[in-house]
Amino acid sequence: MQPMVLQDTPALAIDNVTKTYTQWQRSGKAKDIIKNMFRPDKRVVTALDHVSLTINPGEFVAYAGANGAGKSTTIKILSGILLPTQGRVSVLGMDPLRDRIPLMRRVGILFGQRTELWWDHPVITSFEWKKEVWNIPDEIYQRNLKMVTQLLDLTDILKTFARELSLGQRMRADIAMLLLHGPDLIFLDEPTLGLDVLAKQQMIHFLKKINKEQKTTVVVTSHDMDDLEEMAQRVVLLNKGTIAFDGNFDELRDALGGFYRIEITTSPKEAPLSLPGMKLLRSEHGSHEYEFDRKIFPIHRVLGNLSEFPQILDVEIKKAPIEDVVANLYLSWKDK
Ligand SMILES: Nc1ncnc2c1ncn2[C@@H]1O[C@H](COP(=O)(O)OP(=O)(O)OP(=O)(O)O)[C@@H](O)[C@H]1O
Repeated sequence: MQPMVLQDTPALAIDNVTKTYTQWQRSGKAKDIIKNMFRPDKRVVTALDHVSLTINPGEFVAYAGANGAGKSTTIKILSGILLPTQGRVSVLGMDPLRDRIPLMRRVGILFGQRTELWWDHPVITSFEWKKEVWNIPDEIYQRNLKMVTQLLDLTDILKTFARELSLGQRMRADIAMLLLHGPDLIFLDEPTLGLDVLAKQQMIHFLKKINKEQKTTVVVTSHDMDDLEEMAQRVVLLNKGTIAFDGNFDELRDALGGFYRIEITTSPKEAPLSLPGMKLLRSEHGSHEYEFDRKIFPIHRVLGNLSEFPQILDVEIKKAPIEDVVANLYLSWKDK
């Protein structure tokens, strides 16, 4: 029997989840060979530490964090590959372990750079294989195939062997395959990794489109914060297995001091200006970049100060790049 899913059921709910792993430690020394075999040291790693999180249907969420923060562990628990040590999870109102098969019919998962495509067959063969094995009704399959072929620009590669595709083409084909059964929720692990600028833009555009038009809930992990900011409305940042931030990207900037950048142009021979409350980041050929905290120095005050410098030819104010904001954040967490 299909589990019943209520209308207002969260797309996913993680309730106080902890996951620990046991790691066996073996030294590389020859004298420890016997000890390594029979009595290696044991270390318990807490990958997730009392994590609670709710994501509603239709949200596009970036799930980010430094290496080892616990992102993949979360996705593995949500997809029923791993059991939490403690706590409960529910995905589309179902238990990922107990309801694994019905759940997989409504969810799509793309794990890192791993491919689901048959290597020695044309892409379309993998798609048709999925249709048969998953028993996807012909009407749904044809509709989704048409949609992904068009939006992901697949016409030229459907008949090509998967092993002959470039990385960008393969990623497009993998994402297309993921969507053939029309999932309500997709987990994507690093979907833009290794893609060139154009392929990245296409991928981001596509994911935003299916989120908006098909109302697909999307959860993406990536180390590229710029990409995540372009895609997602909400960012959840993990630090050492706990949720350190949950909000939008502007709130994330504000949480760290509301940093903005200002680029001032003068004639090339002009020295950088001495501006109160501004940190000079670089100065070359009459272009001077400063950083300021708009919580301490509101933008109107900054602009007011600039009016005293007639040598200024042009001014541009922009938000600090989210990559830099998050790098500073990771650095501050490391020191704790
Ligand atoms: N199968 C495993 N056995 C033992 N320890 C594990 C296992 N998988 C992950 N860990 C540990 O759990 C912690 C979290 O790992 P996880 O892979 O979830 O992090 P991540 O945020 O996905 O990292 P990355 O960005 O590097 O992929 C790490 O300390 C890692 O060493």
